[in-house]
Amino acid sequence: MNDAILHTINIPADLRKLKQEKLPQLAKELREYIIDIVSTKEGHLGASLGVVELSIALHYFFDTPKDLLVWDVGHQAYGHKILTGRRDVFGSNRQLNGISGFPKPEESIYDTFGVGHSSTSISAALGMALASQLKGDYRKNHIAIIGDASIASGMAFEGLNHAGVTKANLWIVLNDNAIGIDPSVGALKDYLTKAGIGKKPRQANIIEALNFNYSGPIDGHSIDAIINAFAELKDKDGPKFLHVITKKGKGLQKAEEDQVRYHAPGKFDKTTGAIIETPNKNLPPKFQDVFGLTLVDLAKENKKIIGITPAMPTGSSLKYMMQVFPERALDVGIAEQHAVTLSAGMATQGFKVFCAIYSTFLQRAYDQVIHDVALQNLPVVFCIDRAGLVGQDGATHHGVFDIAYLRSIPNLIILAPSNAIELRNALYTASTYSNGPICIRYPRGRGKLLNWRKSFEVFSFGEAKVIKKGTKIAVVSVGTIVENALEARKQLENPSLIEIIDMRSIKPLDKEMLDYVKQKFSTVITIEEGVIAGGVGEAIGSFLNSGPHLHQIINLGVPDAFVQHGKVEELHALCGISTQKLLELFQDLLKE
Ligand SMILES: Cc1ncc(C[n+]2csc(CCOP(=O)(O)OP(=O)(O)O)c2C)c(N)n1
Ligand SMILES: CC(=O)[C@@H](O)[C@H](O)COP(=O)(O)O
Ligand SMILES: [Mg+2]
Repeated sequence: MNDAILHTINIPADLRKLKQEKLPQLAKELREYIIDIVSTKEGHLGASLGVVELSIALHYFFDTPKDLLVWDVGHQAYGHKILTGRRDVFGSNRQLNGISGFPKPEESIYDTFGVGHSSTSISAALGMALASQLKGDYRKNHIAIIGDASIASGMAFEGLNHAGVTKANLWIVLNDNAIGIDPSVGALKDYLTKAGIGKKPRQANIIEALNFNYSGPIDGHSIDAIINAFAELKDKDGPKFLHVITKKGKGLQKAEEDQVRYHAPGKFDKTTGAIIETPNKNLPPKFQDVFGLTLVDLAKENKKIIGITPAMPTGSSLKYMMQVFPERALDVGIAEQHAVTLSAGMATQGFKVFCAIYSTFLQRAYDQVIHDVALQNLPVVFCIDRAGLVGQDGATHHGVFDIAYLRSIPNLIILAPSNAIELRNALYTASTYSNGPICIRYPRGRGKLLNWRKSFEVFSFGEAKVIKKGTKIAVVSVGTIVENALEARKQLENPSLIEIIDMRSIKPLDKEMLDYVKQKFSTVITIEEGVIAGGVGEAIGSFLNSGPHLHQIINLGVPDAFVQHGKVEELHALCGISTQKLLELFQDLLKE
């Protein structure tokens, strides 16, 4: 194609040399390129398709990288990446050693801030803008690009509140597509929905009330409209706010029609958009579905059961309970802190709340877990999803800190079921327990058991189980990672040399079992899918080595470094906890 443009854009300065009338064609090529690559390499699709025009307009109007763009979450920044020197490596997106699926300053000078968790862009861009002022630079522009679901989060409101009393050269571009991963929720969403393109909401404009120069709503798929709006706002003093309306999935019909499914659809046919389904449908269930469907079973028997998710009803599978008991299953939006304290409030009134939060996002609500739940010993159940290495989302999303950060909190019971039946029983037992908070951690994806929906059994807290007897080395494993240890043991010439213990309960620890291990073995390997520093392996190690006889303790888990993106199995190998790495370790130790 002689007139093709995209291949000529190596940096945004190339883009700025184009005539403005050429930009729609560039948008078409950029959209096709994103579809082409994501259809086979996978990743976040709908959000990036929705901001193709906005990405071009931003780099066309602003003098990047001198002007600073801060993308909120960053899952929508594929167009930005492609326009900023990463077109030819975009095929390595989210692959091991490839580029990250999110903006990352180590990767490019155009990525001004590391992102992945939502709602940080306003604070970060304001920080940059105030820093520029202090340096005497009043011309530099600092632009936060934030979605309608992300702006409803507490942190974004904190940033808006502060920005409104500054004269910072801060721009906020609200990319309003009326959906997050799932449909947006809350009163702010209602307010924004009333503001169609060209219409002003009937109520007072809350953004203007916070001292912003407000413009919009405008059509976010018209590059001309965006550039004109930028030009009109440019000379206004103080913080500026542009409200653009876009369609998630724009340009791929199926993605426009099913925006939830096409947030991150996996592989699909790039021409028709049809998702390429796994041929073998008879797979073990995802742990998320075990959680979601079990909760429905429990909620049918107990009217006091409530489910809460901060913005992840589909991802966490709380959607099942939302379908059956809409009034008892709540999506509160991107509001992890609120979700935890809301759960605490309901618990004070005798409700049994199951608060489903990804491990990585629970980091946001650490104080609420301590101050609002644990300190008051309220019987909230934290269903800690995506615990462990999550794969291609990478360092921002791995759920590897929860064991370390929760273990030290008094009153918490922390369970790590090692399979779907154990998870189901842990949920059941938690539903019958009212003496305090319980955390149940489980990973992203599927286990190994097909037949899991059995009658409930009690999951005893603080009870470990020997699952394979052995004579020389004890492997004390926490959670579903035990599958790798079992497989490695199976591949040994003499498996009976390795004993495998499923710890099941991180807090309390089974001291009787640990005493047994202490007496029987001198070499002990601990395995957990979490950071070693502060992890349960360290606690087991200090217990075992508390007497006169010193044990050889090998603590395996996530080392003291942020783990990059890649397939989960690849990352397990990097951390030394894949089947193959465990096999090699067993063989080496047995040689000694
Ligand atoms: C703190 C936090 N909670 C939850 C998420 C998961 N998450 C990623 S994108 C997203 C929705 C964002 O919606 P919006 O801001 O409207 O952007 P859009 O996808 O529509 O472009 C959510 C909930 C996250 N990244 N960070
Ligand atoms: C960008 C973001 O934070 C989410 O889209 C996240 O990638 C979801 O992860 P899961 O695919 O594990 O639900
Ligand atoms: Mg949105």
